[in-house]
Amino acid sequence: MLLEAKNISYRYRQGPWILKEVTLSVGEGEQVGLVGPSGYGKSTLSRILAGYIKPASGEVLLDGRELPTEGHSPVQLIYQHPEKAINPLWRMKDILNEGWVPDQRILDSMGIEPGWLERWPSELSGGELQRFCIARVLGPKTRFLIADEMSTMLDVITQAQIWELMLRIVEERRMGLIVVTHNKALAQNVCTRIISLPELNKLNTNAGFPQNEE
Ligand SMILES: Nc1ncnc2c1ncn2[C@@H]1O[C@H](COP(=O)(O)OP(=O)(O)OP(=O)(O)O)[C@@H](O)[C@H]1O
Repeated sequence: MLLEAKNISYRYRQGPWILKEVTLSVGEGEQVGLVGPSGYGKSTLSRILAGYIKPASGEVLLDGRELPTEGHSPVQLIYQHPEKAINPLWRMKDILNEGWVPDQRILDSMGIEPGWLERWPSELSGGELQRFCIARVLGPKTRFLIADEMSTMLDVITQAQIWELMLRIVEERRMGLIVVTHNKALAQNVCTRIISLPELNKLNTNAGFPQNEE
């Protein structure tokens, strides 16, 4: 399977262009780091790749076809902010089991405590919520995972534990993985290829757009 972004351009309403003719592709079983300074459009591109927002021009293709607009999407995004990705009116067990029912091994490895399942999202910390958001996208229908700064809010031990489990599942199922991060060490440890968004973005050839690396 191949996930492709072809000539993607995007801006928010009438604001400045964020992405100009960005083209990239990720194959199944590939682990790709997407890096670039803050504000250069990594999260925006992630949302476009996952089909959450439509580009102004260009297309996202999965094996040459448009992403399905109904049912469980084969391209799943793990947000930086889990509270934005969940329904606050659902109990955690319903949020967790919406797309598939993760087994106990996964819940244990994620450090999800049984007592949390009956709680509402507002009764958990950001890091605890994020574990649910990760577990719920690891199901068999997911072919590509986009992890947008997904572990930033977790402590170092939990981060290591969650990445280890995620990589194991990604490899077992030959998923494609895109890791958006400012953490170069993480990108180098986890990824087989690193893509620099500013290098892909034709906008950066225009005068006036900031070129500074972090
Ligand atoms: N909903 C929105 N409406 C208007 N502008 C937005 C919106 N979301 C993001 N932007 C702007 O788009 C640009 C790219 O933002 P984006 O979040 O994609 O960058 P990023 O590279 O992921 O940044 P960071 O590394 O800080 O998360 C920024 O200038 C941001 O202010």
